[in-house]
Amino acid sequence: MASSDPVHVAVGVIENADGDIFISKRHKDLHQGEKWEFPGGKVEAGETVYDALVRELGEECNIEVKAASPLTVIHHDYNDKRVMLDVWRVTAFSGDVRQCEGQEWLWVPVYALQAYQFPEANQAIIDLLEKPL
Ligand SMILES: Nc1nc2c([nH]c(=O)n2[C@@H]2O[C@H](COP(=O)(O)OP(=O)(O)OP(=O)(O)O)[C@@H](O)[C@H]2O)c(=O)[nH]1
Ligand SMILES: [Mg+2]
Repeated sequence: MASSDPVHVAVGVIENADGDIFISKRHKDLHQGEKWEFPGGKVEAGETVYDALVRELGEECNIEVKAASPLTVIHHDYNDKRVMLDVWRVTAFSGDVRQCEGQEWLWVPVYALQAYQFPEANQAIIDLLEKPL
């Protein structure tokens, strides 16, 4: 892939009734392995970002997204890879959230997110979540 083509990624911020956020730990063999992440994955050819969000959150955390609103878009260069994170806040879903792919997972209050190690690009997401709405 040309260095000018960032990987487009749909990322979901899922909140439970207590206001805690769902995070899971990336497999050690993956890019940015062993860091915590918000669920999501690459937007495939012919898919909208919203389609990708619904598909990835279905596959990774067992929910059917019913509604979501765009939170932010983050461009980041990891040197070995450039990403464009399209971050959405999931506002309605059905199903019980859990991690379906064997990754460690947790619900974390927003104020505690800083204590977990995320990929560098995620700092901007955490900063936004910490701001009052
Ligand atoms: N899902 C997810 N990916 C993130 C986050 N932050 C971040 O930099 N990324 C980067 O976005 C890229 C794509 O994510 P991914 O590995 O989940 O993609 P995917 O589910 O389609 O996996 P695969 O195609 O490798 O099986 C990775 O390079 C990853 O490091 C995040 O919070 N969540
Ligand atoms: Mg993924």
